[in-house]
Amino acid sequence: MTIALPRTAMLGVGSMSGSVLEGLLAAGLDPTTVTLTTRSEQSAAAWRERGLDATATETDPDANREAVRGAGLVVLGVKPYLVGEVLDEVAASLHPGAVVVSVAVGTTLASMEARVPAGVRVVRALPNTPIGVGHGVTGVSAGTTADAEAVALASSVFTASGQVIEVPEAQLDALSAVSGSGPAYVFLLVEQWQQAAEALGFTPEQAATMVQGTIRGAVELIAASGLEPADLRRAVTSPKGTTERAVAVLQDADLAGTFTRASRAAIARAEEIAAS
Ligand SMILES: NC(=O)C1=CN([C@@H]2O[C@H](COP(=O)(O)OP(=O)(O)OC[C@H]3O[C@@H](n4cnc5c(N)ncnc54)[C@H](O)[C@@H]3O)[C@@H](O)[C@H]2O)C=CC1
Ligand SMILES: O=C(O)[C@@H]1CCC=N1
Repeated sequence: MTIALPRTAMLGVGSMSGSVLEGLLAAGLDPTTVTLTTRSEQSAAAWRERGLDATATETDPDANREAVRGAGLVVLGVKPYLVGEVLDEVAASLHPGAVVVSVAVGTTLASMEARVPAGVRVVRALPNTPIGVGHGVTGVSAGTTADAEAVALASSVFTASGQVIEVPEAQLDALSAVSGSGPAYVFLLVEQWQQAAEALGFTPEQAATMVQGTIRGAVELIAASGLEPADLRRAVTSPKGTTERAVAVLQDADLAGTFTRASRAAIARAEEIAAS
């Protein structure tokens, strides 16, 4: 699949929107479509080496304003506390009718809409970093003035390298607590499970092969078989066999309850950020 976008400004290309950009480039986006900014000159130089038009705000205070001039699509990838400041900085330079997409958690559509000129359409998106390798999951919520065309354009940034779920803004913090933060939960699981394998006497390389290969294989099996995870689990769990004993220990840990508490903690933090 090849993606085409209008002239696009990406402001604050760090970990998250860097992954979005990687996904777009892997999906065949013409790199000359994008003008991007970072704070540090070192990061901007690294993108320039790859043929992108990148400027740093630490060396060019006008970098963000210059980037949005004439852009039909503006993607904000800065930290939540900087979204308002960056929008205030670029508001007068935004192209009328531009679509502004923020990937920040806890920064409401209302707070962004209040800062942009009439006619500029705002969309929130909550992607996750696997988008950089073509396997993102992104939640999208439309602002009050974002029409179907704006939502389709914003969504196309994320469907280029993953799946998009459109939800009302009221559900976006919860979506972020599942799939936005989710890669961190999986990486933690990998870390801890590999430690456990090493404690059984395996080398770090052997532990990584066993754990990461098993996770990849199991996820592929869910997709390829079309079966429910519980059915696939039962197929591994021989009655009176070894897995049964191990699964009983894991079920004692109340994983569902733990995930619910973890998600609620992330949602509470998103609400704190929104209120700050
Ligand atoms: N990291 C993740 O997995 C996810 C992050 N997000 C959201 O993405 C946003 C960014 O998070 P990360 O990428 O993790 O942070 P980050 O710190 O890696 O990226 C932020 C980027 O903004 C740049 N920046 C700072 N001030 C700037 C300015 N005034 N103008 C232009 N660029 C500026 C920084 O140089 C950096 O490159 C946050 O709002 C976060 O809520 C959303 C979903 C997942
Ligand atoms: O940790 C954070 O605040 C961001 C939002 C979701 C994933 N990372």
